[in-house]
Amino acid sequence: MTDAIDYASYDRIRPIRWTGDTLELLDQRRLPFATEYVACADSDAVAEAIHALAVRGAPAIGIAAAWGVVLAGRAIQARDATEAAARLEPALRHLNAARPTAVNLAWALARMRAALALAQAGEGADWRAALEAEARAIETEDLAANRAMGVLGASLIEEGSGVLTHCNTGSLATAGFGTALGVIRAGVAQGRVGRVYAGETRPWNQGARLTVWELQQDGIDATLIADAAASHLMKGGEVQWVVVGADRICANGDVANKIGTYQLAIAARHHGVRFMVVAPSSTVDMAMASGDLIEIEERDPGELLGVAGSRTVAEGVQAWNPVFDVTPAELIDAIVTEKGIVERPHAASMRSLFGGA
Ligand SMILES: CSC[C@@H](O)[C@@H](O)C(=O)COP(=O)(O)O
Repeated sequence: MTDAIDYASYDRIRPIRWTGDTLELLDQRRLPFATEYVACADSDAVAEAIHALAVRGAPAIGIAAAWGVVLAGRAIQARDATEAAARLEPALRHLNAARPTAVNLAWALARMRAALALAQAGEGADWRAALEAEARAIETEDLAANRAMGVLGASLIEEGSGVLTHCNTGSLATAGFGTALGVIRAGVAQGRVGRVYAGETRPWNQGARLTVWELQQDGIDATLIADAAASHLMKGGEVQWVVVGADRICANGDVANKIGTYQLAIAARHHGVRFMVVAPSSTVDMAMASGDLIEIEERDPGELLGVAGSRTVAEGVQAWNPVFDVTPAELIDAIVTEKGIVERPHAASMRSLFGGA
């Protein structure tokens, strides 16, 4: 077993590129068969790209939104940062409304507001430069957090273990390396992870279209399973850990993540498989007391009624399409963040790592 990770070798996939005057987003609706970037010239285009899932994954939508504010700043005239803050507010709200569940979006926008407030305090400060520096910092810090979490999370995994992951939590969903997929990358590099399974993640197929493609780019063998095969896989003893990301982690340790996560946690507990949630501290929302309060995004039922644009369900059938669920804290063995690990999370242990009342 080795501890060294060659991070540069995981840098192939860049979902978010700032060119200096345009934001380019790797269009995740087209992957894995087309590698095309959507060019966003204004903040409305960024909001639309977030809403339409051209860019997706909690940290990535926060980073994209931050660059959206930079673009909004270029489109307005303002004498100073105070006037800019007022004029930018509609764009900030529009970006925030693009998706409701991942707290990273609101968190990144709050950081952009705070950067403007700091520029207000500094006489003659260049507020546009301050916004750009903040967006860059949000992106850089996310990459550093992922690398730190990768090694921390992997340290919990015994040599040669099998892991099952859900959705896509890799470079595509972050500034790079990934959260749960970062743990898997680090775990494979260190010999801790011997087998990787990825669930399809119906209906949008983030696992089938994105995760196994990402791992293939790194030469990491992964086996795709139907979501419905997870319990059967666990029963056979093939996996020792389920490792997933998060869109919002509450003060009591409840976790919102991609629909299907909750049933994986239930199945894992039943089979004695451990359950790890990996997310940067930007995903922790200590102002939200419990998972019952989280707004769960519901998307177009049409996502369930067909595959790749072809209808597979009889006309007239209704569908319900919530795209996140909440896993209660008692089903979680470890929450891994760049600030440290909370084992068997509950309100007091969350408070001791993340503060709050
Ligand atoms: C590091 S990504 C963590 C989560 O955002 C991820 O697991 C997830 O649920 C993504 O949902 P998506 O709807 O694809 O944006």
